Amino acid sequence: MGGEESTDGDLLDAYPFLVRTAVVSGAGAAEGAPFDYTAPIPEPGRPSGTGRHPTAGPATPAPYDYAADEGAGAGAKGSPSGPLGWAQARGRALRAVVRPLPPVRLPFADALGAALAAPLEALTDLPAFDTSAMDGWAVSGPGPWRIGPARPDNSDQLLAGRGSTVPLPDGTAVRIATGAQLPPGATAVLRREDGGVRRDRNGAELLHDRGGNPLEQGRDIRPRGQECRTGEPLLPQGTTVTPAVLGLAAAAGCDLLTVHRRPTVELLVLGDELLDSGLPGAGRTRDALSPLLPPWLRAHGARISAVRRVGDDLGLLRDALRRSPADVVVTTGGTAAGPVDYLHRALAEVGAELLVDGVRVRPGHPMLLAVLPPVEGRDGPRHLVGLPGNPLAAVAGVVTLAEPLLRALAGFPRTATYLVEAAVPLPGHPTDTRLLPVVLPERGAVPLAFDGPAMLRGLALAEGLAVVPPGGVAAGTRVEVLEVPAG
Ligand SMILES: Nc1nc2c(c(=O)[nH]1)N[C@H]1C(S)=C(S)[C@@H](COP(=O)(O)OP(=O)(O)OC[C@H]3O[C@@H](n4cnc5c(N)ncnc54)[C@H](O)[C@@H]3O)O[C@H]1N2
Ligand code: MOO
Repeated sequence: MGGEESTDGDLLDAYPFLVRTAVVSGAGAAEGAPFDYTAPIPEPGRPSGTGRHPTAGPATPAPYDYAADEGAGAGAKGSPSGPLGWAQARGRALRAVVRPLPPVRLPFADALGAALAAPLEALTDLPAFDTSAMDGWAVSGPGPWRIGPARPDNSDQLLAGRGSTVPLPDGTAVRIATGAQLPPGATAVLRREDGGVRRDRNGAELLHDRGGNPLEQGRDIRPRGQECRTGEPLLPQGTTVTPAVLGLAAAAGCDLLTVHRRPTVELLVLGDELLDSGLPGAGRTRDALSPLLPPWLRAHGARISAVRRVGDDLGLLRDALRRSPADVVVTTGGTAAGPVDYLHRALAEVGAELLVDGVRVRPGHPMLLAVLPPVEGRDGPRHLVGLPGNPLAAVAGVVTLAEPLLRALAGFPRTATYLVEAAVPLPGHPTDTRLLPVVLPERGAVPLAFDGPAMLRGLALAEGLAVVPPGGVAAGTRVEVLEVPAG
């Protein structure tokens, strides 16, 4: 993230309206008008630090401690006493999971993206045999070396994939390819470009070392077990199975991987006004969340079992919640108190237990987390994450509640925290945490415009979401930045 030579500077210079104009002065305020959660509207032209935007705030915010103050702000079962703080809500989502989902043994393609449920152990020494690291000759003892006579097992040329148990006598050499198993008695490999072959007067081939340095014992040999020994742990439990992990597991002799089962997620997209394709208009809005959420949730370990649109109907929603076989049901919309916002009622009617009912975060404050009652024929708890309908607010719900919950179920370690300096003052909400789409050029986090709860334009360009504590922070303050998945 950030740090390296990037094009962000050029991009922001070319399109200044992309930068949040309340923070970075410049032209384009109209197009880039920032979403302002707070009353006094900033007055243009006033120097910074005079009330134009909040610059106060701790010099370095304390890292969020998700384990902190559990219990505060929550009441009895099914009735959290009010919105939780942002870090507290994340902690609640994390601890909603008692243990990760059970281990399964899966072939490589199915294990990709899951977390190892046990350390990955080598089933072999690696390399499994002494191997030539170069094309050339395997030699025995000091040179020059005689090539031949013919070897009894026809191993006059040792190619990769072919071993030989015929020892190489002292003072002799045999051609060898990179990756081939060395014959017993070989003491080094002479590279092809360093070898000169001449015939002696009896017609026998003699190999000379024309390389600059003396050929010391072991040169260009990869000894058996150089990388690992049989039974050695290669990767700890909890490691994400990446393409590189698949390669290592294959090299180490594995055919199946022991990983935590990934949580299944059923995504229920609520809203009669939503369109699946074509142009919005006449009161209809394109559904932006069906394309956005599945890959985002997958990046945190989810397996999307279904994406379904549910009309604004209490009965339909209640039945969908009752029956879903998924480990986690994610809903979008219907969290607020509008005339067709049925989520709370549906949850009450199915007997769900609310763990989080509102979070002091902007956008996204009506987000919620609940435990759904068991479904017949299915073991294990079911959870529900209720995301607000406004798209950026829904993303705030993902990073606050869905991500810790899914990662805990999938057996991943906690999300890594990045602390990045604010390049400019980052505006905050007076009392709530604020999640702000930012780019991360070398100079630090720069907030993007078009950051309103119903907008995705800032997020689509963002390299992260800055976690801005209440009141905002001054330039130079280090803030936590959450990753925005790339794919
Ligand atoms: N009286 C109040 N009204 C609202 C409050 C409040 O505190 N008091 N909070 C506002 C905030 S903040 C949010 S966020 C929303 C949350 O609303 P819901 O979760 O009930 O969502 P909906 O009402 O269903 O939709 C809100 C908005 O988002 C659009 N939407 C919904 N789904 C999608 C989708 N898949 N793709 C694109 N856009 C979507 C929907 O059309 C609405 O425009 O409530 C505020 N109101
Ligand atoms: O907080 Mo709402 O969740 O701003 O869009």
